[in-house]
Amino acid sequence: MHSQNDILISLSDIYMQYDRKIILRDINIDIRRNDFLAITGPNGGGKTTLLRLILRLAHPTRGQVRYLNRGVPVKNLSIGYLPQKNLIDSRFPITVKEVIELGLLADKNINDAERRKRIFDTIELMGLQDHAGHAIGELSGGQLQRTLIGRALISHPDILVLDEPLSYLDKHYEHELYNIIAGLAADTTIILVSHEMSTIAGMANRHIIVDHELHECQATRHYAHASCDEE
Ligand SMILES: Nc1ncnc2c1ncn2[C@@H]1O[C@H](COP(=O)(O)OP(=O)(O)OP(=O)(O)O)[C@@H](O)[C@H]1O
Repeated sequence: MHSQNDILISLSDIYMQYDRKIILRDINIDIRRNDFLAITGPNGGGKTTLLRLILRLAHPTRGQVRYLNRGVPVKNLSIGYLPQKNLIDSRFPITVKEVIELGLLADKNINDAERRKRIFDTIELMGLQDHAGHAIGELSGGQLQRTLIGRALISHPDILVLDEPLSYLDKHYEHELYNIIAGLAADTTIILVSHEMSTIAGMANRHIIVDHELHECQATRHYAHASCDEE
């Protein structure tokens, strides 16, 4: 049985339009503690826009995004975010270690020893030991993606929002990432957008298609083909 107290993020009657174009309409969804939402859908369907609304990086044209803690509205939640498009200018002189550490910016209470341990552990987790001191401009697409995943994970957030996390990863790191995500899913709320759903769908408890509207699928058989239909 679900309790109202489990809801962390509540979207009600969301409409989003840019100029005259409606990108999302009539979106209503409650995201609960320890949910794993797997979101897919056609290009341009509004998945990234939905994530930006969930993160409050964009404001809906109409409707409300509420953050809750045990039924009480709160201003902030602990959220780690992997954006789809790498917004970091790769010419910017910053190292892998420094980018990963940026994920701790909001953690004011963490002491120096813990900070160093988190950075070390995250670099190791993402297999970036040989690149920690390298400027991000020297990285391959997959190494940069792993750096940005590390930045999203380092704060041990309650909620992890991942937009196309498999992009640029080779098969080896794709499997590593599945293992990492499966491990985190036990005590993290995960919201994950991907076009590649074959493995992810099996880990998720909620299967969502965003095609300007939000459809929650009850069966997963054809879900990977961006349709909730059983046949
Ligand atoms: N800031 C913006 N200004 C104007 N239009 C925008 C803006 N952001 C997104 N859009 C438009 O909204 C639509 C949905 O984009 P969005 O990136 O949310 O889709 P998506 O489902 O994530 O697509 P993809 O699968 O290709 O990543 C697109 O037509 C896009 O051009």
